[in-house]
Amino acid sequence: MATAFHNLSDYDPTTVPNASNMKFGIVVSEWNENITGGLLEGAIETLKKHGAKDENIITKLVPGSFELTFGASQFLKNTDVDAVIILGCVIKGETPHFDYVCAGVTQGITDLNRTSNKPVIYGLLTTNNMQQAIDRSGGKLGNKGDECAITAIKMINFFGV
Ligand SMILES: Nc1c(NC[C@H](O)[C@H](O)[C@H](O)CO)[nH]c(=O)[nH]c1=O
Ligand SMILES: CC(=O)[C@@H](O)COP(=O)(O)O
Repeated sequence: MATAFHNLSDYDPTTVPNASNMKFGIVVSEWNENITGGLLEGAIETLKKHGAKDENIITKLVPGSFELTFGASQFLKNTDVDAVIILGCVIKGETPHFDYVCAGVTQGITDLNRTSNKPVIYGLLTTNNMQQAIDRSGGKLGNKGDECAITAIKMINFFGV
């Protein structure tokens, strides 16, 4: 279902478990920080809304979305987080570079989910233009960061990781 028909921040809060005993790693890209900052704010606010403690939300920056896989991998190898959320925004330019960055991150995060026993949540915006990114990072179509926070909480609860 397209985001236009399902706001990214719409969910039934009664279906979301308490996150007070959960620990989260968030990797966020500096590229398009006007967008990724909004994604991060939404994710943290939503995690805390459902009980997550400040000290249990660890955030790390990476320069660009292509580095998100490495950041997530480091969380998985070196920390005791229960889930990792990656947040980035790739906006199409004049060359095929967009396709390669998006495909690389998607494959990298998919591989981590396949090989790790902790979920890595896919918070990558891949948009045609800046307005589409604005709309999905706290704008009229909601906030992808909110969606990722809820997904992380549910995955930890569903699989008891
Ligand atoms: N054009 C965008 C990039 N490009 C940078 C890459 O992600 C990467 O950091 C670089 O290729 C060095 O490895 N990154 C974004 O996050 N968003 C873009 O729109
Ligand atoms: C996703 C990108 O790297 C892209 O924004 C770069 O822009 P361009 O393809 O015009 O070099």
